[in-house]
Amino acid sequence: MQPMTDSFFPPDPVEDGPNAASHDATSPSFAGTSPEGEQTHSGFVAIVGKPNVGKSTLLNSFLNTKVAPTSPRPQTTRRGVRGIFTTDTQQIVFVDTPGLHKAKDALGKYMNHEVHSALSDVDAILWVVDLRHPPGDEDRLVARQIRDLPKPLFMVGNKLDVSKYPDEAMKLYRALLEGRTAQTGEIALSAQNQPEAVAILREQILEVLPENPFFYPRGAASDQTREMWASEIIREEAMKKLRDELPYAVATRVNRWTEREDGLQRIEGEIIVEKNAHKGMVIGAGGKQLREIGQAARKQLEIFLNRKVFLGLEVIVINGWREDPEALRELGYE
Ligand SMILES: Nc1nc2c(ncn2[C@@H]2O[C@H](COP(=O)(O)OP(=O)(O)OP(=O)(O)O)[C@@H](O)[C@H]2O)c(=O)[nH]1
Repeated sequence: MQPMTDSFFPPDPVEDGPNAASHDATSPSFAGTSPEGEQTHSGFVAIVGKPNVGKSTLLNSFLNTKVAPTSPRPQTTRRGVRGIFTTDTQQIVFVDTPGLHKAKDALGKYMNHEVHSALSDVDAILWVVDLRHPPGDEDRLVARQIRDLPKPLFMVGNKLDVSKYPDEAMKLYRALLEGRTAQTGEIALSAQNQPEAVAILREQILEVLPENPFFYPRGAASDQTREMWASEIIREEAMKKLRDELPYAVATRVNRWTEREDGLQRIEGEIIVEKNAHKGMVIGAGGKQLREIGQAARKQLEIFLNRKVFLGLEVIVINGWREDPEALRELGYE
């Protein structure tokens, strides 16, 4: 994967301007032609599926950089992160969605709501399934949501590299779409290990884009601010290292980002826990665990920013934040 270019992060959104990037055909957006005068095609494509099937890995692979956090733990994705792929005349705005699941708290409800709102407002859908296993209840839940939507749908059988019976699994997933009449395609691949197959799928998606002006400037790869992006990298590392319920009980936030003259990026972030008792568990004996989370996150930030990074991390408590609408809003889950 490649480091980001300077234009990776979008400029500050301009109300009603091109960077407002609302999915509204009447928004001014960008001229509907390329610099050579050719008609442009662009559209929003939702990546949906149950937790942990590889949606964010697929998004990062489409863009060949790191837009969204990934981890072996289910429910790593919490927001509908957008990742943008642009050619001379085409633009795909991928919307990575949280894994659809049975919500247990206000955060879970917010995550499922992100999936539903993404589905209502896109031009095509990628349904990612895990070919290592036959469909389960959560896959059936997703299939019911998408089967009758009159938009092009691609079923993506993922983790082909580690699947024993991919053809049989594909058949079982296909059966969940029985009765569907709108355009449907399918592909089996490994989002993690087969960039060529991912590029083929991307080509197929480009072919179904409607005529539209671009929604984002050329060169932008994500709709996130750099602070949001960095806080997701920190959360990814926290989720990988923490145990039991704790990965789901943390949120992260970046409060300050300054650049020194020599190029060093000074980033100050917080790991938020929901009880006092969790604070020590995140910090670990002698601060060891927090140090490890910080080191792993800093390494990733340095790779993708291609710059030296100083990362300062603090652990703070916001009591019961997962059930508190105001705290959820404050943490960007709204
Ligand atoms: N072997 C293998 N592992 C994969 C592949 N794609 C993704 N993974 C792994 O599967 C795990 C989950 O991947 P994610 O991309 O975070 O999955 P997700 O669907 O976005 O997960 P949620 O955040 O729960 O919605 C990670 O450990 C990935 O490394 C693949 O093609 N092959």
